[in-house]
Amino acid sequence: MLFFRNVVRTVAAGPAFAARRLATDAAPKPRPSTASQLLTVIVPGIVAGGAYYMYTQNQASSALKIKEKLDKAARENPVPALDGSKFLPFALKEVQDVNHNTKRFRFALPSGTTELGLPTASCVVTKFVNGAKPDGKPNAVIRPYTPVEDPADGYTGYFDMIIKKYPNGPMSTHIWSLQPGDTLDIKGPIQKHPYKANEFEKITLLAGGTGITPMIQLIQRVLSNPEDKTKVSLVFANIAEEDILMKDYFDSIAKKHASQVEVRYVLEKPPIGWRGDKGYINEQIIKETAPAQGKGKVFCCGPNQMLEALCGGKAKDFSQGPIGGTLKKLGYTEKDVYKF
Ligand SMILES: Cc1cc2nc3c(=O)[nH]c(=O)nc-3n(C[C@H](O)[C@H](O)[C@H](O)COP(=O)(O)OP(=O)(O)OC[C@H]3O[C@@H](n4cnc5c(N)ncnc54)[C@H](O)[C@@H]3O)c2cc1C
Repeated sequence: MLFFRNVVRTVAAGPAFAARRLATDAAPKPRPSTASQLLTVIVPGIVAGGAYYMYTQNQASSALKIKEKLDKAARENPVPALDGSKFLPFALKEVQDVNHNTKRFRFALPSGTTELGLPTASCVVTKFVNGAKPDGKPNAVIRPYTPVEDPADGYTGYFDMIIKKYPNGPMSTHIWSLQPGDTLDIKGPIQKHPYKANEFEKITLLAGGTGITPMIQLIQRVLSNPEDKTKVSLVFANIAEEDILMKDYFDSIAKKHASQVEVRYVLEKPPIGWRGDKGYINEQIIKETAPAQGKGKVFCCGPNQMLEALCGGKAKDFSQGPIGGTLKKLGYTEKDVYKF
């Protein structure tokens, strides 16, 4: 407001400056002072700046109103984009680097839909045809991924997938080759663990590498609901510091929600001076972060060797399988643990 008042005053003072200049015209030609020279530049600058400020304020407020309407419509009459019975093409909007081997792929929600339609926690499957099999039939490659959309953002018109590239991996290489405007066939959702606010006092998330993606879904679900008082401990294991995905995001939520969220990083090859945990997620770290038995749930997601060591692998049919590893040793049972 002060800025506006000054702009108004300066504009109102304009004719007075002009009058003074005319009055001095009659006298022997004085050199225009540096101040008046500056004013001829500054005043229009301030006026233009003020007008631009008001224009952008108006634009921002009408964009906010449109967003509020879309949020309301999405809340009251959600139209999911996903179809569990068939693959649908989703157009890639943009791609952002996350780190040296991982990118964030932003896909547009088709018009007429208000959300992806992904209950927490769940994943989707993607499909593409990678040439032909020896028998001449199409070689369809299908892989699961965990889309990320923060419920706190309301309607955005997009959803993200965070994808690590494996040099010899057909699906990750295919997705990395997509350009904005290209489409990817996606089907889902495949419901994993249905999350309920305040079902547990505490949840502990043991993640390795891109196994972090379902944990992001869970964390965003908890933090988007002010009524949800569930405490969250995230233990995120990686090889080196540059492999830690979205570290800034996790650091910021740990700071902002210090009484609710704890984040620990574990590095197999820590840099000199690393102050986090070193090696693998171990018994001591689990003792310090996991909920007391019966008071919470431990979610695990990461490479198979990590699952084997921490909680026992999943069964051959991808069901949960028996509990094993460190969590079993510490007395946790099937009902205390969920393997993604
Ligand atoms: C529920 C779920 C959710 C997931 N969500 C995500 C996600 O959000 N983001 C993400 O990046 N990934 C995610 N993944 C992993 C993803 O599904 C793919 O496995 C991954 O992208 C690799 O696929 P690909 O086709 O590129 O490579 P793949 O063919 O699957 O191979 C990956 C790598 O493993 C090697 N490899 C393959 N088979 C073997 C073998 N038998 N022995 C030794 N090495 C082998 C390959 O050479 C390659 O380097 C998720 C997995 C699951 C189960």
